[in-house]
Amino acid sequence: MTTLTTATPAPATPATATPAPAAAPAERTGAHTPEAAEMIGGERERIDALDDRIIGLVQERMAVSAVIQESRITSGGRRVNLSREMEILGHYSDALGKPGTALAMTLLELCRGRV
Ligand SMILES: O=C(O)C(=O)C[C@]1(C(=O)O)C=C[C@@H](O)C=C1
Repeated sequence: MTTLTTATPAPATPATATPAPAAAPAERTGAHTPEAAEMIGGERERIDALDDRIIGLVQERMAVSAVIQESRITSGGRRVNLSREMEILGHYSDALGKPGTALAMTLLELCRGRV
């Protein structure tokens, strides 16, 4: 007679596992001196804080854009308004060049979806 046994999966992380040691600052930053590593670490904190604010602003933009789109659709119009999008693309490209256009297109996609 064949006996079926159910294998017990091994725990993903054994309780006795020692956590990997944190990478040294120079390794984390790519810097070749402790001074540069310290400076980079501090500036990265500023970048993380800026990114949090940028993400918050993008979310706020999405909410405002949704209100405009809903109002236009409820009034019988279309979700998309191409002439306004051209203004926005021009604004970003004047300020930031070609990557600014790409950024504006990404923002518009986040705000009104893909067209
Ligand atoms: O300004 C509008 O009319 C909007 O609907 C907002 C917005 C935008 O997110 O900037 C979104 C969709 C339109 O195609 C144009 C612009």
